Amino acid sequence: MMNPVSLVPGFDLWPGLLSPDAQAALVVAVLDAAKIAPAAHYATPYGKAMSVAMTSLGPLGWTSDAAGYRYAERHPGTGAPWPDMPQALLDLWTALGDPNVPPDACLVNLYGPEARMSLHQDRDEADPHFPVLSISLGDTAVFRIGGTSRKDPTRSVRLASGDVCRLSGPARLAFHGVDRILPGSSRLVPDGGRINLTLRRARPG
Ligand SMILES: O=C(O)CCC(=O)C(=O)O
Ligand SMILES: [Fe+2]
Repeated sequence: MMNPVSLVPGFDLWPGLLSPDAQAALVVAVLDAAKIAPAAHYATPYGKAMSVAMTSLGPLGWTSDAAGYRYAERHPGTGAPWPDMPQALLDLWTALGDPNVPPDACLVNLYGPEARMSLHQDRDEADPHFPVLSISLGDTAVFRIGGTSRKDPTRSVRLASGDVCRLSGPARLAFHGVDRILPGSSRLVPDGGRINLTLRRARPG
């Protein structure tokens, strides 16, 4: 495994870690899963629909509605369990996430040309000792990462297809978001756009 670029302490980036074949296989797996577990623009607790369409893989899926953010065992629309996580994702977590405790949630974020994600912390997981591993597929994202206070200075970094990054340790609760994507920067996703996968451990290990 090559050494990551550490942009801020605890935020590590492996540019181009996934081969083109591995990227293509993940896109197929995700788009197949989305046929069973359709992606939706969840409502925030404040009542606004998110511009990113989301679904999940694995035992738990992250969802949001008027009642708040949470992890759920079933798709909010179909009531069915979430599709399984592909083995390649479990293997990546073993290598870069935690070798002993498997991930129990993979959030799938689907970005169209106008989608963005405002600055936030990932804090719906029980134990922030576990990292969040993020995989970028398709169009490049202009990603922003700051510190653990919303007022901390931020840095902008482009996440391209095949890049893997990790929020752990001092950056596990860092504010981050996606300012915009660069439409047409990749031809990986058949209908265009960007797919981001985040592997997480939501329940205690
Ligand atoms: O799309 C990304 O790169 C970031 C996604 C993210 O921050 C999240 O799903 O919590
Ligand atoms: Fe996040």
